[in-house]
Amino acid sequence: MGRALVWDATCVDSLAASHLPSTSQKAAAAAESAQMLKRPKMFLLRQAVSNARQLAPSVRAMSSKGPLVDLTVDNDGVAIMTLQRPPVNSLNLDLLKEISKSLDDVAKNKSRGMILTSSSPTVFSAGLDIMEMYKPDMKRAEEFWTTLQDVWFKLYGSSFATAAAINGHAPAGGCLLSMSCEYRAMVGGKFTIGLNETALGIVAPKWFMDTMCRTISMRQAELALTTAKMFTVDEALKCELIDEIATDKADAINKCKTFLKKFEKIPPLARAITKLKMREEPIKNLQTSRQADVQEFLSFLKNPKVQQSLEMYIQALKQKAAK
Ligand SMILES: CC/C=C\C/C=C\C/C=C\C/C=C/C(=O)SCCNC(=O)CCNC(=O)[C@H](O)C(C)(C)COP(=O)(O)OP(=O)(O)OC[C@H]1O[C@@H](n2cnc3c(N)ncnc32)[C@H](O)[C@@H]1OP(=O)(O)O
Repeated sequence: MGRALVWDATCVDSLAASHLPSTSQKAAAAAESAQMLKRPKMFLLRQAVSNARQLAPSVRAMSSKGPLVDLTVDNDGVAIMTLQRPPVNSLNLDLLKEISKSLDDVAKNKSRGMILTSSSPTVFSAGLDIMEMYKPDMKRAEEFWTTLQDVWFKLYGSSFATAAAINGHAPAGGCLLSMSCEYRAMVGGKFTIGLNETALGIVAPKWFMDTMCRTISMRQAELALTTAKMFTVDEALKCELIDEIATDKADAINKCKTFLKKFEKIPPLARAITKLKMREEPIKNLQTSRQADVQEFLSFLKNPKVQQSLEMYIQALKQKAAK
């Protein structure tokens, strides 16, 4: 059977004034940037093709069990992605790679939606693994940051619907993962959630900030980011950082499922394009500044003051854990 092919070629003028700064730093930078800019268009094309093949009814069984991420599909066709890197699901390179691959699997599988949760009874995710940033090997640090960017692109810009069942603390990168989903149900109790980077002497990247500004009000986000605010569950609900409070993990997952069910009667293509258009701006911003963002991260890591702050933070964490 013949298959329709769509050709979409782009020729970049790598010596154009707008490309010169990046081209002079890195070979093929202009082509790379053109490729990134084309992604949203390609996404829409892929969606259109999927729709033509009547995307919704063909949910395949999926079960992928890496050591760090468990991915299963329940009877309703909802993918449940469970982070399982004890003790606190800190996001190191290996875990990020598995999340990235699992997101690809969910996209391929055409699930009804995906729920992100954790196997820990008290921690959703402790955020980025600080040990990846403390006295790092620069090559690995670059791969680490690029993989984190990939995870955000795939989660924040996913065509499938997403919800987070936050069953424990969600600081920094943990908060980012949950905010990248479309809906959040958090288990009530003593847990906290927020972007606390300034407390570590580091600055949340712009795309972390953008994600927060699109979840809570700009005013609340500025206050929270500058003061490293960790919200209690009640505070998080009040400022709409989360959508619902759950009694336990099962309840959080049920609440996420109820959210995903809302899309049963909505044509998937219309839903996906609407989501992408709403999220287009921060995605494009990072696509265009992706290399600069990596370089900024690496130069942050080389800064002795940042290393000193990280060292003190690690010591404080270890002292607390030892008590
Ligand atoms: C400008 C643009 C470009 C670049 C900017 C540059 C830099 C910005 C870069 C990145 C942004 C950063 C994002 C982040 O996500 S940073 C991580 C922030 N996370 C935290 O602050 C959380 C710290 N952890 C906790 O608060 C608690 O552990 C937690 C509440 C999650 C759980 O408490 P619990 O009592 O259950 O466990 P603990 O006893 O505290 O911990 C057990 C064990 O785990 C270790 N641990 C905890 N968190 C981390 C972590 N994030 N990374 C690595 N290790 C972690 C902790 O030390 C204990 O270890 P051990 O003593 O060996 O048992």
